[in-house]
Amino acid sequence: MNINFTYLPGDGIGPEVGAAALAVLSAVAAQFGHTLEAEDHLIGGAAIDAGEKPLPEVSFGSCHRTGAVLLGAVGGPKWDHLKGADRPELGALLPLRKRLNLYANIRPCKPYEALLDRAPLKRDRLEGTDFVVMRELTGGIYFGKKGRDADGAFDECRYSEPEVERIAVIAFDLAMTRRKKVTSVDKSNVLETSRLWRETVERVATRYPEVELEHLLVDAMTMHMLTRPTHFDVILTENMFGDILTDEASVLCGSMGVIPSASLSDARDDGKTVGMYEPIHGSAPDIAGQGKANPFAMILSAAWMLRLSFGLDAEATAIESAVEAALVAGDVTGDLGGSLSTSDVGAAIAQRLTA
Ligand SMILES: NC(=O)c1ccc[n+]([C@@H]2O[C@H](COP(=O)([O-])OP(=O)(O)OC[C@H]3O[C@@H](n4cnc5c(N)ncnc54)[C@H](O)[C@@H]3O)[C@@H](O)[C@H]2O)c1
Ligand SMILES: CC(C)[C@H](C(=O)O)[C@@H](O)C(=O)O
Ligand SMILES: [Mg+2]
Repeated sequence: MNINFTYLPGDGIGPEVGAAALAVLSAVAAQFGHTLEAEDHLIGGAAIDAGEKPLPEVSFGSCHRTGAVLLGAVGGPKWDHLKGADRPELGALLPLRKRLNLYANIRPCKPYEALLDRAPLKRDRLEGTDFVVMRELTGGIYFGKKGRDADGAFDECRYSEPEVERIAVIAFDLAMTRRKKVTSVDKSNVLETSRLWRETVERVATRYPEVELEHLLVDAMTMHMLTRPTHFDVILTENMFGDILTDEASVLCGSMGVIPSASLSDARDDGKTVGMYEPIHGSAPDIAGQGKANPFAMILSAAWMLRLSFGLDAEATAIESAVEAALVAGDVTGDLGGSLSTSDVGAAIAQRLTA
């Protein structure tokens, strides 16, 4: 098969973890007899520095055409003085998610056995943790009207019923393939959008009698995630809460550098589902350019791309096994207690795939 995808390295550690992921993809493609056709395009600060908009139309066009996107990260202090849609985050990442209709963002939290002692939590609390956060990605406060007026500043938060319903359906469908439990997280004691969220989720739940549904308020959820992480199966939540909770979840997994993500659309008119795959971490300006970034999250995102956009399950599993083997062997970066560079970790995993 020709694996044709759009590669958007972006900013900071994005190109570093991206190069490691490309090395791994090349190895797996060679091993399984595929060709790799990565369309490399600018996004974010890298695009701004090249005199382009944060999301050049040629970059978007490639994403739209291939329908499979591997993205590093965007943003950083260099572009923090920019305002509104001139910023990498607001001018590139959010419109890309919105224009590709990538409303379902899936972020897993299943700590590796080899990392159980790296998390600040006690091993006995952590053992058996295996949940997935289903984050709504194209609505809520991120996409509401925002601005400044005489009184100050405002960010409007809106959700429509269909927007909540479609992400809830994905969460319940996923729960049916797992432990049949959905925890919906909101702030319905204060927010009207959360009240609509809760009502809609309850209505969707009636179609899934086998799935157990519970509701938790987001403030309490931050505590429950740390005190009883094994309780959760599928966590369903809105855009901003999902962003915050998944960075918290990374602590359970031992590092920001190990959690991949997939953002998926419904099938388009041409029958194709679009997928964008990116680590949950950002451009990590504090370690960028030093070869210190952990490439696991990006490599695992690439594995998800193979599985979900190209149906290459054996290839994805081979990458996941090679990542775990590297972890067990201690072929890891400093955040996980090792001494390897980003590219060395990529090479160690690639080598396991060709051995
Ligand atoms: N998807 C994205 O493009 C994305 C996601 C999050 C943040 N950002 C952007 O990234 C910039 C920096 O944000 P931040 O510092 O709050 O978050 P961050 O995720 O970049 O970094 C948070 C901390 O985790 C560490 N870290 C992150 N990834 C790591 C990795 N792979 N290996 C080892 N350590 C890692 C960093 O060194 C830092 O100490 C901001 O401009 C932000 O908007 C982009
Ligand atoms: C960079 C930022 C806009 C983004 C988000 O909040 O969605 C990031 O934090 C993420 O988790 O993907
Ligand atoms: Mg985030």
